[in-house]
Amino acid sequence: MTQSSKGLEGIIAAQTGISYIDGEHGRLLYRGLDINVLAEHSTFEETTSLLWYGKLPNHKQYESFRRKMIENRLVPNEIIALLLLLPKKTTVMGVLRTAVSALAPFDPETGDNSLDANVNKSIRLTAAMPTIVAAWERIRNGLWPVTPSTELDHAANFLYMLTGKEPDPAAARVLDQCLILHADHGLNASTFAARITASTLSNLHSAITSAIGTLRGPLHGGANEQVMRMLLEIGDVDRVDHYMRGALAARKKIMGFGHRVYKADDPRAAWLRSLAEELAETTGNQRWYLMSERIREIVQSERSLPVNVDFYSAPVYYTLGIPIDLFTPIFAISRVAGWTAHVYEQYADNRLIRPESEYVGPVDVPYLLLDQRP
Ligand SMILES: CC(=O)SCCNC(=O)CCNC(=O)[C@H](O)C(C)(C)COP(=O)(O)OP(=O)(O)OC[C@H]1O[C@@H](n2cnc3c(N)ncnc32)[C@H](O)[C@@H]1OP(=O)(O)O
Ligand SMILES: O=C([O-])CC(=O)C(=O)O
Repeated sequence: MTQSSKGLEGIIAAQTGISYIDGEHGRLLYRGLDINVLAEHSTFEETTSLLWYGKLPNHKQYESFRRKMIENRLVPNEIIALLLLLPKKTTVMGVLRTAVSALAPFDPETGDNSLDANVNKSIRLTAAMPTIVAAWERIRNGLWPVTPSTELDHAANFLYMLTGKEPDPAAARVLDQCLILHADHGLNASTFAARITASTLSNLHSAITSAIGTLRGPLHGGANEQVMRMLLEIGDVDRVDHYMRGALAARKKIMGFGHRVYKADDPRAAWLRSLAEELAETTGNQRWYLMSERIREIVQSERSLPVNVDFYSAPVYYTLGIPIDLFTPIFAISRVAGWTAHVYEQYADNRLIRPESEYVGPVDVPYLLLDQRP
């Protein structure tokens, strides 16, 4: 009866009006708008508003949305107390998953699954996630969390909360563009996880908790951290050729390459590449950008694999001075915009997501009593 497809490749499991991916030509649109235009002109706040409400906000709507995000940056003291209790070795994605889950009962509209309540919850969650990540970064370094700014934009405020110093506007704009570029991407694994959870009519916080756990893996959002670890392991541009030829000969997976949907290069990677190049020039630290360039040349001449979003985000974040294990949490801080939009879409036309499995195990196995077993 039903078609079986490992990894659900080629299966259409939902209809969406949120993002459109043309994998053959390397195009990505959010609500019909080209990602290149958004990366150039938009902000993360505006893009989030676009994803949730379906169209770009006018001036008044934009200001009101931005203010609401700012007003919801603080997290309850109990969440900071929870972070203080976690073992310092907890992964940052683990901290984020735990804190997002723990936020549910503190939400003033917990238990209300209406669209209005869910949009309010999404604003609170999207505003709070950078605060959680930055607070953890401070706590694990023996520092007290920085109170969020009541003026700075979302990206700038995140950098401010990491260090307590107002960031360079150019660095904040680079991060803002990264957040725009990561905000949504069709039915990727973490979004699918969020939609599966929502399809049981579970709540928004549960769906986002599922998504964070799914994003973390190295085949998905966790790849950006692995790319940076590979760059550090190689160490210098003149060691790239030897390392890559060995890795390709050993048929190792090269993080930041390959994609289920893109056959051409990921359009987000082109942006991230130019941001990496720009940062290399402005900081005078060319090493990570030049190494990335050489890796891409080798991988693409030896294997025709597209470069994906996780590849150049690694040198960008590293050159911005961001600790490596915050790279995937930054992805989550952005992708929550898309996850929540997909949760609304799922609730609006819900049917339980329940594919089938093909049983390949034994049948009618006799039950042996404990003392009869070999
Ligand atoms: C935000 C994101 O999630 S973007 C993706 C981030 N993940 C990564 O960068 C991890 C590295 N990439 C990969 O593991 C894969 O390309 C995935 C998981 C992204 C896509 O996986 P799939 O669509 O299942 O493709 P699959 O893994 O079957 O690869 C197909 C072929 O290309 C090869 N291939 C795919 N990606 C890579 C890679 N990064 N390095 C080396 N070979 C690769 C596979 O080995 C396989 O070769 P084979 O047919 O000879 O066995
Ligand atoms: O779409 C995917 O499978 C992975 C991806 O690029 C993303 O989530 O941004």
